[in-house]
This record gives sequence, structure tokens and C-alpha cells, in this order.
Amino acid sequence: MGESCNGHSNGHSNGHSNGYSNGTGVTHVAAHPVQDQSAASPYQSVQDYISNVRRYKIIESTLREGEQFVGAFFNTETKIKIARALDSFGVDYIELTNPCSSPASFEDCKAIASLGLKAKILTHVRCHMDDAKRAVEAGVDGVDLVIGTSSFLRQYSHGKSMEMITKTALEVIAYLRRSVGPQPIHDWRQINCQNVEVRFSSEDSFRSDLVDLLALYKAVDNAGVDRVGIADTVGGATPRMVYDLVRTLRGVVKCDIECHFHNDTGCAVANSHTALEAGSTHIDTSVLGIGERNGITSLGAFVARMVVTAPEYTQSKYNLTELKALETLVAEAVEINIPFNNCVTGFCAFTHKAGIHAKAILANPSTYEIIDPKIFGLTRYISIASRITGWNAVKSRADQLGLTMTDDEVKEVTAKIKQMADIRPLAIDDTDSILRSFYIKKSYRTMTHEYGRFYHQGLWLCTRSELSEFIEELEEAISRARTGLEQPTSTKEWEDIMAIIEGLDDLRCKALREEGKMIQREEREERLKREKRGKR
Ligand SMILES: CC(=O)SCCNC(=O)CCNC(=O)[C@H](O)C(C)(C)COP(=O)(O)OP(=O)(O)OC[C@H]1O[C@@H](n2cnc3c(N)ncnc32)[C@H](O)[C@@H]1OP(=O)(O)O
Ligand SMILES: O=C(O)CCC(=O)C(=O)O
Repeated sequence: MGESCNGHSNGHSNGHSNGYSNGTGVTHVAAHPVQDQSAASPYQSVQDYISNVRRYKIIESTLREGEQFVGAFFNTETKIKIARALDSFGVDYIELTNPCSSPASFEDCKAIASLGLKAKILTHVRCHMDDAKRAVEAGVDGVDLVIGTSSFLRQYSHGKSMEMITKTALEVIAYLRRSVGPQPIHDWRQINCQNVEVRFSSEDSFRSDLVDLLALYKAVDNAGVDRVGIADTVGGATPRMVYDLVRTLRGVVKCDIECHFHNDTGCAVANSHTALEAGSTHIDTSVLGIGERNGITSLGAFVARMVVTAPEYTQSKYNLTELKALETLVAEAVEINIPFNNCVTGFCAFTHKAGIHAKAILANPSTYEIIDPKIFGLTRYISIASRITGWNAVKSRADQLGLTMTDDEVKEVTAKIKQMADIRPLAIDDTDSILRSFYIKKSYRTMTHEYGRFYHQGLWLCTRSELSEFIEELEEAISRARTGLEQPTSTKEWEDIMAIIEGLDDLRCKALREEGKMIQREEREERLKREKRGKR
């Protein structure tokens, strides 16, 4: 049985107070190292020559894509707070809203670019000369160019043909290159000595013509971009589609490949992982996945996935224990709750309920956990307040509360908990109360019995060592009775226990007085003996 924690339980898990936690009847158990999964875990994907799962980079777009979330409004101060928190978490890039969006967007871009963060600061702009110029003025480390390439976007968004897109893209890329320093035209990559990165991305890549798309990517790659991007703008791609497209593109361009997945059909994290397996190098995320419509790959869910796939890389590169605070910061900024079923930080993400699960979790958490909550600075919990609770879980709770019980007693009290849980949902306080009441009744019986024994044992038959032993036993009994007193379930029980304590205390005083007298007697006898010896 795993070690249990003596901390008190308040029914909250992972620090959330979103209205569910008070009634969940959960209790936390001590962190228990997950069995080493590094060697044999089937969840770590095969590392072939093309896969980047063990060297991926995160382009964090809460301050760009996230600002497209309907509820988002970030003032400058909040943007800076979020940027600093992302930087501290360890993301490689922070992407900001187009500085053309508004005067404040431009100023915020400039302010964040001058913070001196470790993360590179990017801004996301239309593949258009005016936007590119403004991006450079904002002083960012890199510019993410984007333009729609699907027939939908060509017709209904910007109205450009593929030829026009290619022409504009090459002009803008050339401009960005010029704007960042001297041009050793023979080798575009050396221009990077100015530390400005250029990425070119197609919007709606999966609904774009593959031949056109690859030709465009080849052209911009030759023009010297640092990355090309693929975007599943409407969130319709499946992992297999992602694998095919990224794998094909990997064979066409030399530069890095960034991927951006919307979550309309719930595939964003899976698609991100698959993209890395297929040769993508950079993944776009946002905190809690916020973005246009229902958003994109969530940073937290993505690192949860990657800590399983690539534990050493992910844990050494990112400060995972900061995830909760980061998500809380963003959740508060956009006035949402962290969803109950959020990966890692959802309030029940590490809460185990069914008796079979709880027993095994107490013995070894790896039996029902793929991630050790400790990696994220969090705690696992066991719910012990339902009809599907088992005695092993109840025993662990009794241990936490410091209530010593035999297995048979725990089984008896488990039956009582189930009886009550069949009638109505229980909170942790209910089960604790059942446990305590059971314990007090048992202790009361024992105490009454002990009291009688002590009382009748009396003080007159004792030697001094018997008396000391008797006092020790009394003190233990008083302390046990006090434990009962801390957990009374009714006034009557409280009064009974008080009476017992007073009785025991009285006996203890008498015994101490007796002991004192004995000591004095012994000392007097000793003195007399010494005096007698002296006279002789
Ligand atoms: C899928 C994505 O998330 S892509 C990124 C989306 N991000 C944003 O839209 C950033 C926030 N947007 C904004 O602040 C504004 O839309 C701005 C400043 C970019 C443009 O604002 P406006 O000039 O008022 O235009 P509006 O938003 O109505 O329409 C978009 C314009 O961009 C054009 N456009 C769209 N994509 C591109 C592109 N990749 N390259 C060039 N032009 C483009 C459209 O044709 C349209 O131009 P129009 O004025 O000739 O009609
Ligand atoms: O720039 C990109 O790669 C992605 C743009 C975007 O937000 C999208 O297409 O959904």
C-alpha cells in the first residue's frame, strides 16, 4: 500500500475553485514516483531519421492567435505579464498580433520586442509589403508572413492568383531581407546574421492544391526563408493527412517547417504530434488553446503529450511546474475557467475514484497514470465519497486523519459510507464525518473500558516503577481521548469524552502526587541511611 499523506483534505484538487471541488469528496495522496517509463514505454514514439519529437520548438501564439479568441482583450500590462510568463516557462518564440491592427498593437509589439526576453519575438502579418514594413519598424526578431492559398481564400479573402501570391511573397521576402542588413545575395541564409527570421506560411494549406502549394514553398525556400508554415485553418485535417502533407513537404524544402492546427474537430494535439513525427520542427500553441473559434493546439495539452513522448527533452527544456500559473494567468485575463477536463490542470486530471483504481494507485500510481503530477508540481487525489469507493481508499483516508483502525473496522465503515452514498452524493466532509463518528464510538468504548480499569486498579498496590508505567499509560489514554475530542460528532459524545478526560486527568494528578510522595520517601530513607553510615 502506498504511503498516504497526513495533510488535511478540503475536497479541492489541484487548487481549483470552480464550483465543483467542494462536492467532489476527494482526498490527496502523497506524491509517489511514477515507475520509470523511459526504457520500455510503448508511448514514446519510434525515433526515425525524419522525426523531430525529441527536438521540437514551440511558437507560442497566445498573444496573436489567442487575441483572436472572442473573449480576449489584453491591455499592454497584461500582454507584458503573459509574455514574461511564457518566457519563464521556456517557449522558444512568442508570436504577437499584426502591428497594423491598431496603434496599441504596434506599441505593444515594440514594448515586448524591447523587453530582452530569452524567447524570440515574432509578429504575424499578411504577406504584404505595408505589413512587412510595419513589422520591421516594431523591432521584432522575426516576421511570420501568411497568405491564404486555398481556392476559398483566394476567391473570398484576398482575391489573388497563385502567380500573384508567389510574386508578392518573393518581393516581401526580398524586402525583409534588405531591411535587415547587407545582402550577400549568393547565400540568403547568411543574412540571418542580423538575427531576423522570416517565415512564410499558407493559410488553409489542406484545402490548397498540392502541386501549387509545393511549388510556392519551393520558391520561398529558395528565397531564403527560415521556415515555411502549414496551417489547418479550419481544423479539418486528420493525423494521417498531416503526416502525408508534412512528409511530402519535408522532401521539397530545406528550411524548417512550422505547423498550426485548429481544433474544430478535436485533432489539434494529435496533429501537432504527427507533424513532428513527419518532420515538422516547430509547433504553434496558445495557452488553454484559445484562438479563433474554439482555438488551436493548447500549450498545456501539447506539453502533456510531449512529456510522454519525449520526457527528457520536454522536462529539461520547459519549466513544466509553471504551467498551472501560466494557465491561470491567461484564464483570468480572458475571464474563463480552466475546463474541468483540461489536460494536466483540469481539477480532476489526477483524481481517481473507482475502488479498483484507487487501490492500485495507492500501491503504484503508474497503474492508472501516464503522467506523474509531480512533474507539473501538482498532486494526485483519491475520491472516497461515493458508492464505488473501496475499503483500501477509505483506509488511506483514515490514515491521513490519524484514525487507527483494523482492516475489519475499515470494511465496516466503508459499508456505512456506501449506504449513505446510495442515498445522495457525498462530499469529503460527509465521509470524514462517518469515519470520525465510527472512530469515536470505537474509541469511546475502549476509553470507558480503560477508565474502569484504571479506576479499579487504584494507586495503593504500586511500586514506583509500576506507578511510572501507570502514569505513562494514563497520559497515552488522555491523548487518545483528546484525538476523539478534536473530532466529536455530537455534543453528547463531546461531553462524554470530556468527562473521561477529566476522570483520567484526576487519576493522573493523584498518581503524580503519589509518585512525588514516593520520591520524597525514597530520598528521606536514603538520607537516613547515609546519616547512619556517617555515625558509624
Ligand atoms: C487564419 C488567420 O488567423 S490569419 C491572421 C488573422 N489575423 C488578423 O486578421 C489580424 C487582425 N486583423 C486586423 O487587424 C485587420 O483585419 C487588418 C489590420 C489586418 C486589416 O484590416 P482592414 O484593412 O480593415 O481589412 P479587413 O480586415 O476588413 O479585410 C482584410 C483585408 O486584408 C486582405 N488580406 C487578407 N489576407 C491577406 C494576405 N495574406 N495578404 C494580403 N492581403 C490580405 C483582404 O483582401 C482584405 O483587404 P481589402 O481591404 O482589400 O478588402
Ligand atoms: O500563420 C499561420 O501559419 C497560421 C495562420 C492561422 O492562424 C491559420 O491559418 O489558422
